[in-house]
Amino acid sequence: MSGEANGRPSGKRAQAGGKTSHTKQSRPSGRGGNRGKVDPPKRKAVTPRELALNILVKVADSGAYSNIQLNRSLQESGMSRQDAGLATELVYGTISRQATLDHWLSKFVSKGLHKLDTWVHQLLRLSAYQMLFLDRIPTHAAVNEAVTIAKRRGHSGISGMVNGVLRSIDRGREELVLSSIRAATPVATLALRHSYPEWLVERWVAAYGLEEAEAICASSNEQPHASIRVNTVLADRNDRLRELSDNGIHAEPSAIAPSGIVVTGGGNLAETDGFRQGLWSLQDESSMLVAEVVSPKAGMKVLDCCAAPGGKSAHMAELMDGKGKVWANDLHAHKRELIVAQTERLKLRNVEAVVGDATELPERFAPESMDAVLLDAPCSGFGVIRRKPEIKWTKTEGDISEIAALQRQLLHRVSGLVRPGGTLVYSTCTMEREENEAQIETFLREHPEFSLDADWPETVLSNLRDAGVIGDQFDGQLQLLPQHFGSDGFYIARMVKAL
Ligand SMILES: C[S@@+](CC[C@H](N)C(=O)[O-])C[C@H]1O[C@@H](n2cnc3c(N)ncnc32)[C@H](O)[C@@H]1O
Repeated sequence: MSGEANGRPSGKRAQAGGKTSHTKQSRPSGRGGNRGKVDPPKRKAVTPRELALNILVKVADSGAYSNIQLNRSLQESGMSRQDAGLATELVYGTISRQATLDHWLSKFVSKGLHKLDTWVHQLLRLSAYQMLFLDRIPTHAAVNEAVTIAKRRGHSGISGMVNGVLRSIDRGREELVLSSIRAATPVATLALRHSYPEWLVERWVAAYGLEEAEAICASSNEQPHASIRVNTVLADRNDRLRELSDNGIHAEPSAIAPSGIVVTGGGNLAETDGFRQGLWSLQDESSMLVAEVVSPKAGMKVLDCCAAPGGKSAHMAELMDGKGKVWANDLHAHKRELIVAQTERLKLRNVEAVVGDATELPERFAPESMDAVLLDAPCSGFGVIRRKPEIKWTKTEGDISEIAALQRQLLHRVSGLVRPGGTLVYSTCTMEREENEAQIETFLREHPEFSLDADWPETVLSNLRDAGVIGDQFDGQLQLLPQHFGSDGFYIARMVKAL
């Protein structure tokens, strides 16, 4: 996964029983017609809650991706920025918190949640989410609109039931707090409190211990912050920082990525001149570290094996000052367009987008012909749960083993393309040891010509040291957890091939 930042509103999500949300109450967009004229009947503007409900039902029924559905629906709706912010918060928050919400809802739905129609179940979750996790949404607003929607979609029995359940939740809210949730085991308690499948929490506890696992869970429920990567071929980070501030946008240099800027309150950053002119790209800060760790130099030959949508290929081409060559390969032909669009926007002429299975790259390129090879592998993606919360519920343990087997094959195949003395960087946006440290351990055992390389750029190492994320024992591999910097969970290993 790319770790590209999306346009979600920034800020912390509230915790039930300790609210800190910044979300404001929404109003229907209220676009009226011209009175006096006979206009064709207009479609009633969709409200943020209706839009959110439609998306939740689609995600639940057909496994649609929430971020893709949301972007599409928001574009079609023409909603105000504030309403779009609310709809976005409702979709991501409701999906993310669904296990906790169901735990509480099940106390009040006597016939059992599993017997409800999908839309009724999602409507209850959506409404309970507003009541128990968001500030500034008055209970009557959440309940009244839920009842109105239920009346429109169902019969009076359903709207009465929705009303009754939500009123009970309101009356019982003192007890519906995360800290009072207790289950049979510490893992089960964490899973229910933070709303994750138990098997996943169990893996994190085994890998990182109870405390770190809880921090992963809590931090992955937060809203991601927006960050941009300055295109250093065309622009300077300090100039961009000044320009953003002059436009009233809060902007700070990234604490980890040398060309990154963390932006708050910038609206849809993809709809700005700076983006269109290629002065910067939207990218998560952890994801920005990957190309920095490859550290390609002008004139080098670099292969990005799994490249779409092209964020890291473009970043490497920028670090090479547009000189040398980056081959950006991806399995899917339709994704080639994304890479091309990105490099054209950034005015980078040293990237060639190619299509193919990375396991077949040794048939396309000569052995040992690359100065650097990046394998930003397909992975389970748990480092980006904040951007795609449904993966909590759709991924299985079997998926992890399956993807780890593919990663192992990919690593083996592409490693032969690295020249002696050249660099191989492997990265994923997940925290699973099986896909990360264990994967690299196996690779190094099977490929003794490679070794881990701790010689990372000092600009990156000093930031990681200052934050206490790495110590004196740094060996060339890094597991960034979402709680470290509030950026995506990422694993990066840099290896060098013996001369
Ligand atoms: C983690 S994403 C890459 C993100 C990209 N590096 C970026 O920063 O924008 C993984 C990519 O691997 C591609 N992929 C999956 N299996 C592949 C294979 N066998 N060969 C090549 N690409 C593959 C997917 O299409 C997906 O675009």
